Amino acid sequence: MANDKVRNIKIELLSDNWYTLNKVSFEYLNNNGEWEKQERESYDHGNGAAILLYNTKKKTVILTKQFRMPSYLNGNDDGMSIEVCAGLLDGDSPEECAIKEAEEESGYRVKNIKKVCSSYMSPGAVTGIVHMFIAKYSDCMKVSEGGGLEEETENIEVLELSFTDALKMVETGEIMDGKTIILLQYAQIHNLV
Ligand SMILES: Nc1nc2c(ncn2[C@@H]2O[C@H](COP(=O)(O)OP(=O)(O)O[C@H]3O[C@H](CO)[C@@H](O)[C@H](O)[C@@H]3O)[C@@H](O)[C@H]2O)c(=O)[nH]1
Ligand SMILES: [Mg+2]
Repeated sequence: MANDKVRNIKIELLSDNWYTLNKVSFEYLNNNGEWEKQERESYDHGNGAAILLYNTKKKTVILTKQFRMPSYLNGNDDGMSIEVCAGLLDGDSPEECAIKEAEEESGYRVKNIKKVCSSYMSPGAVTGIVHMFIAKYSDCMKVSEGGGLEEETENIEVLELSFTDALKMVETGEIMDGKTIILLQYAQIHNLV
């Protein structure tokens, strides 16, 4: 960390029940040249990886559908969220994680994956970076039913959607997950599907 406009950073743990919520107190050199005291809460649930699987012949993509409590608390009527395969790194590299999550959640074992970008998805409140990837899939790469890990009670439904329908669902608001929108639009911009 190197920023000569920030000093006296103090971190107080508010919760480590599952992931970590900290209260960070610090001084910031404002635009008037004065050091002002600030406080920000910062939620750390680690970095993650996300991957869009696409098929150029069938013109389809593989997405998942799962219940997301925080979205349910904020206007998502049934709490169900349509997303690309994704998960937290848990000590793996972003590439390893993307490949692992693709198989656990969708049942497809992909090999050649391509990095798209990395993104802070909510940098004012959440520390995590999501590393984003794409990979081609075909029917012969299916090795299981997917659905996520039983012990993590993920209850994931696997969707194979036409690419056109998936893009429409971004417009209608049926898809509202940021990483999913970024990857679908990346595929659209680059005419991948
Ligand atoms: N008991 C408990 N379990 C939790 C909690 N939070 C997460 N879990 C468990 O941890 C699992 C994490 O699954 P992953 O597949 O690794 O992550 P994800 O939830 O799909 O994705 C997360 O990371 C993505 C990339 O950073 C994010 O985009 C996504 O919103 C989410 O935070 C969840 O399925 C759930 O079982 C919690 O507060 N309590
Ligand atoms: Mg997941």
